[in-house]
Amino acid sequence: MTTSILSQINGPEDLQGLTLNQLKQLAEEIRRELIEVTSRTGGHLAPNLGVVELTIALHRVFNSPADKIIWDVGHQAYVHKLLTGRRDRFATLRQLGGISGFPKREESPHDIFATGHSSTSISAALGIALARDMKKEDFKVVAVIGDGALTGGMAFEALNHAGHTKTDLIVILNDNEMSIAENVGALSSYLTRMRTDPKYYKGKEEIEYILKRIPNIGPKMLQLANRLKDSVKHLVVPGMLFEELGFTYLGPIPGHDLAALKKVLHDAKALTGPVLVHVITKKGKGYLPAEENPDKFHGTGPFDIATGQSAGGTGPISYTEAFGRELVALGQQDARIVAITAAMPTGTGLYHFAREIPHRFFDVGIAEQHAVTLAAGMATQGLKPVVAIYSTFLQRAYDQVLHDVCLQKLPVVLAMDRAGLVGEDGPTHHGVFDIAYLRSIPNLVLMEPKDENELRHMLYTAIQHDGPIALRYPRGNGIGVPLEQQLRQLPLGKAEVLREGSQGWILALGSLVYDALAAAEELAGEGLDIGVVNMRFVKPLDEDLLHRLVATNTPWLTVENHVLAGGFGSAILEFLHQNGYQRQEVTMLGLPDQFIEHGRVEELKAIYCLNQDGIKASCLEMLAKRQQKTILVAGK
Ligand SMILES: Cc1ncc(C[n+]2csc(CCOP(=O)(O)OP(=O)(O)O)c2C)c(N)n1
Ligand SMILES: CC(=O)[C@@H](O)[C@H](O)COP(=O)(O)O
Ligand SMILES: [Mg+2]
Repeated sequence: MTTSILSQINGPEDLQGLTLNQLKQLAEEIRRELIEVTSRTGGHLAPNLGVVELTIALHRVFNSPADKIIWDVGHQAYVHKLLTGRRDRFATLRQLGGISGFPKREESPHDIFATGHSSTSISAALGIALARDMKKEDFKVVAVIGDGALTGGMAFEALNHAGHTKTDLIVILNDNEMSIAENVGALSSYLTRMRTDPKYYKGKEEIEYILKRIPNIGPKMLQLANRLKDSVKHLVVPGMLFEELGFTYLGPIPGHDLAALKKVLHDAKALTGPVLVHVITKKGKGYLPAEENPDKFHGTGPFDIATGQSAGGTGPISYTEAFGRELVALGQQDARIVAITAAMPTGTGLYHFAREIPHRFFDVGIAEQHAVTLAAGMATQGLKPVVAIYSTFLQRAYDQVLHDVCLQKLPVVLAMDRAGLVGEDGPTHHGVFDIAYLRSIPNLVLMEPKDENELRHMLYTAIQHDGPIALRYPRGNGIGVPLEQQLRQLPLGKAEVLREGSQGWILALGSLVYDALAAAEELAGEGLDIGVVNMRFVKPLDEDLLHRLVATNTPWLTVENHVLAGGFGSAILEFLHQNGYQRQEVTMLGLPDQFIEHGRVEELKAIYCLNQDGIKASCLEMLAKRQQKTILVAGK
C-alpha cells in the first residue's frame, strides 16, 4: 500500500524534499480529495482539477507567503488551500462556519489578496510589486489568471501599466480555452493560434537551431536577439502581443507536466522585469464527467462521483430558467430584442436565446462595463437590449448604468440575476447592494417580482418600457406557481395588496412576500390581523398606496433581501420624511451593515430573520412596540 503524501503536507515547505514521482502521486491524491469533498459540498471542481500540477509547481518553486501568489477570481484556489495548511478543514469548504471557496486574508497568510470577482489579480500583484520596490524589499510576486479572466478590461489596464513600470512581476496565464462556457473573443482566438500554430514551435526551434550552429556569431546573435526582446518569436508570430506590452513571454507550456512547469517557473523567477508564462491546461483534468462537461462542473452542487449526476431533486423552475425561456418567446415576436451576457450564458439562462436566436445574442466575455455601454449604443439605434448580469457583477458597471444608460434615458433592460443572498459563494457574490446603488440614479425604474410568474410579466413590462429599467431576482428555484399563458404589462409603480390587515402591514419585496403571507397567516391563527403588500416596485414607489396605509394608523414592517442601508426600507423612510409623516412607525427587516458570510441560503436567511419565522417575530416586535407606545400614551 502506498502511503499518503497529502496527509503529510502541512505547508508548502513539505513539498521541498519530494521527488518528481512523489509530486505526481501527490497530484493524484489531491484530485481524489477535490472530487470527494466537492461531491458533498459542491464547488468549483473543474477549475481546480485543471491547476493541480500548476499549484504544486508554484509552491515548490516559490516561497509562499514571503513570495506572493495571487489567484484571479480565486475559484481555483482549493489546491492552494490544501497545500497551505488547510487540509484538515478542507471538508468544511463553503459550509457555514467552514473555509471559504475563495482566497481570504483572514483565513491564511498565504491568501495574499481576497478575490471572487474576476480580472483583479494583475492590478493587485502590480500594486504589491511596486510597494515592494518602494520599500526596497526582496520577494517575488506571481499573479495567476485564466484565459477567461484575461478578457476583463481591468486585466489589460494592469498589463499596460505593468509593462510600463518594468518591475519584477510574474503573470501565469492559465489557458484552458474556457471561461465558464467556451471562451470568446479575438484574444481567445489569438491564444488558440499561439497554442496550435505548428509554425510557431517549429519556426522558433529551427531558427534557434540554425543560429546556435553558426560558430561564435550564432549564440551571440541568439542572446542579443533575446535580450533586445527582438526575439525569434517575432519572426514567426508577428506582433507578439505580450512582448509588445513589455513582458517576456515564456510558453506555451504543457500545464500538467510537472517537470516542464518547474523548469519554466525557475526560469521566470530568474528573469527581471514583467514575465508572462503561458500554461496550457485542461479544465476538469482527471475526472471524466468534468472533462466532458467543464461548464457544468465549473461550479457544481453536490453530485454522485460514479455518474457525475447532480444529487438532490429538481424542484420548481428556477427564476433564471423562467427568465431565459420567456426572453426567447419575446425575442421571437419582437426583432428589436437583443440579449447580452458577460461570459455567463448558462448562469443567466441566456443560453436558450443563444441557441434559438444566435444572431441577436452577444457574449462579450467578462466585460460587464462594455456589456452595458454596448447595450446603450444599441438602444440609440432602436434596439431593445436586455443585459443579463448577476447583481454582484453589475457593481462593476455602475458608471456605465448611470452615465451611458440612465443619463440618456435609453431603453436598456438590466436583468439582475442572483439578487439577494446567493449562499455558498459568500460575501463576494451576495447580490445585496443593487437597490442601494441603483435607487439613487434618476430615470431608472427598479422592480422585484414575488415569483417566477411575475418575473415573466416584469420582463414583458420592461421590454415595453421606453427608458432604463432594472429587475432583480434571486438565485435558485422559483415558488412553483403556475406560469400564465398571457403576459401583461404591469402598471409602473403600482404595488399589489395581497391581504388587508387592521393591526399592521408587512411591505415586502420579492419572494419574501410568500414568507410574509405565511407569517401573516400564522399570526391570524393567533388572533392578530396583519396585512401584506407585494411592493413590486422600489422605484417608483406606490405612493398612493403608501398614503392610504399611513391613514390606517397602524405600524409597518418592511422586508427585503438586501442591505438595510440605502435599500427598500430606506426608500420607505424617505417617502415618510418627505411627506411629513413623522409619526408612522416602521420596523425594518433586511441585512445589517456588514459583509454576509457563506453558507446555505436557508441557513443565512434564518440567521438574518429573512424567513417566515423571522418575519413573524419581527411582526410581534412591531406590535409590541405599538402596545408599549399605547401604554405610554395612556399613562402620560
Ligand atoms: C466580474 C466577474 N464577472 C463574472 C464572473 C463569473 N466568473 C467566474 S469564473 C469565470 C470564468 C473564468 O474563466 P477563467 O479565468 O479562464 O478560469 P477557469 O475557470 O477557466 O479556470 C466567470 C465568468 C466573476 N467571477 N467576476
Ligand atoms: C466564481 C464565480 O464567480 C462563478 O463561478 C460563480 O460562483 C457562479 O455562481 P452561480 O453558481 O450562482 O452561477
Ligand atoms: Mg479558462
